[in-house]
Amino acid sequence: MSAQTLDISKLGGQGDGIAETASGQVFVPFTLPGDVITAAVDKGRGTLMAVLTASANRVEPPCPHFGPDSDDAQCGGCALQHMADEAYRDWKRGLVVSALESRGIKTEVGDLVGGAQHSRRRVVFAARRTETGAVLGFNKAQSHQIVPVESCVVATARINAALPVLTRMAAAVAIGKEAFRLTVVDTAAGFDLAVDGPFKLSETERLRIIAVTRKEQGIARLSFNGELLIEKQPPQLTFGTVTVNPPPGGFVQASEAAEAIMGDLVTGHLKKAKRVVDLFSGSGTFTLRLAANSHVHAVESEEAALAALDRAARHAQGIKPVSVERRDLFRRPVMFSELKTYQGLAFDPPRAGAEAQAREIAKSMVPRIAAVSCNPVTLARDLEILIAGGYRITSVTPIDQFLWSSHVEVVALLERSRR
Ligand SMILES: C[S@@+](CC[C@H](N)C(=O)[O-])C[C@H]1O[C@@H](n2cnc3c(N)ncnc32)[C@H](O)[C@@H]1O
Repeated sequence: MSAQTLDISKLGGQGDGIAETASGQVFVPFTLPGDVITAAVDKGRGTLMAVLTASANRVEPPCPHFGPDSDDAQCGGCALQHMADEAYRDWKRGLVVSALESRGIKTEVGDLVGGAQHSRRRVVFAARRTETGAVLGFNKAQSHQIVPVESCVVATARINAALPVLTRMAAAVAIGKEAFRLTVVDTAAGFDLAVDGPFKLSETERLRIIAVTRKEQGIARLSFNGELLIEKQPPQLTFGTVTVNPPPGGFVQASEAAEAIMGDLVTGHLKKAKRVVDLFSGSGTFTLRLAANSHVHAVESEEAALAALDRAARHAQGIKPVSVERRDLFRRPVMFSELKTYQGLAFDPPRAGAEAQAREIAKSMVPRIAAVSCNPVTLARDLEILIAGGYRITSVTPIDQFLWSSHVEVVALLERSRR
């Protein structure tokens, strides 16, 4: 470990400042291009000690838990609160531009849209039992230490107001010494809580946790390592005009506002299609919006998500028919010959992307494609495959679903230009 004076010249993909030195690059969290700093350096990583000259883009972070100057230990939930908004938005858009360029894709990339404070409705907290109850917060950057938070500028106001309740719930479920995750989804019917941890529940513990949950206000459901413990109200999400009761621990887009932007882009692009196929559909975020205009076939590997989607579609009024199919799209992508009957296709895979599926789409004649992704690197790979098959990108929109983190959501729209 040595103290060094460093000039930060750029930001890395995780949002750390980078200094070029004679012995290689040094990554320093909480710094910005234009900063001159001192840092304690060890094996290419630096801990910020002092900012000697501040970057013109350095601003006061809005959250008291952020950054190395915080009185509390620093929360690792956000990486870039100390950056002026315009520079931050340019940097995030740049992540998408460089991912596309690395695949030789030259196309216009729109401005970053969305990203308001207090818009995050799905939050994954870290928690651990303490002598007096539980600590609920986020891991310190690069550490297992949990930093307790009294407020979070990213999470919805309802989640902020419920932090005391959520901390009590964390204490109720913390049966071992180990840390665990508490995922909170803020739904119209109350909070959907999912605990993931290295514990096994005894029958007595199960009954005690259920009794505690019954007494707490605002909690719709609690599941424990995938097992439903109690459902006081079915949690509710609305996709377009249709209300869905998502399964415990099922995938939910992190921000409702970002989801609405994605939904508008996808439905706007595919609205003239009589028949649409929605691949990696989850419980119907896009399917149920698309069904306002089109017959939709939804394909997904999670049975519970599909069952929720199917139930919602059957009870919905005023939408076109929806069919569902359980299928592992990595091992058994929908073949190009099966895509003949569709005029529109949406796909929204997990971070690994949809390489095998993209190869089949590339051979198809589906006129319009909407590609949604939370990982620009795998999206760029999949788009390269579609372009080689004769598709043309008509727009790329980066969306700030994960405010002040290094993650970015993208919607790319394509049309078939040749065969
Ligand atoms: C990013 S989520 C998108 C879900 C949905 N489109 C939404 O917006 O809520 C990815 C979805 O892909 C599903 N999935 C993951 N691996 C899969 C696979 N091999 N085959 C089919 N679906 C898969 C997950 O269950 C999840 O629902």
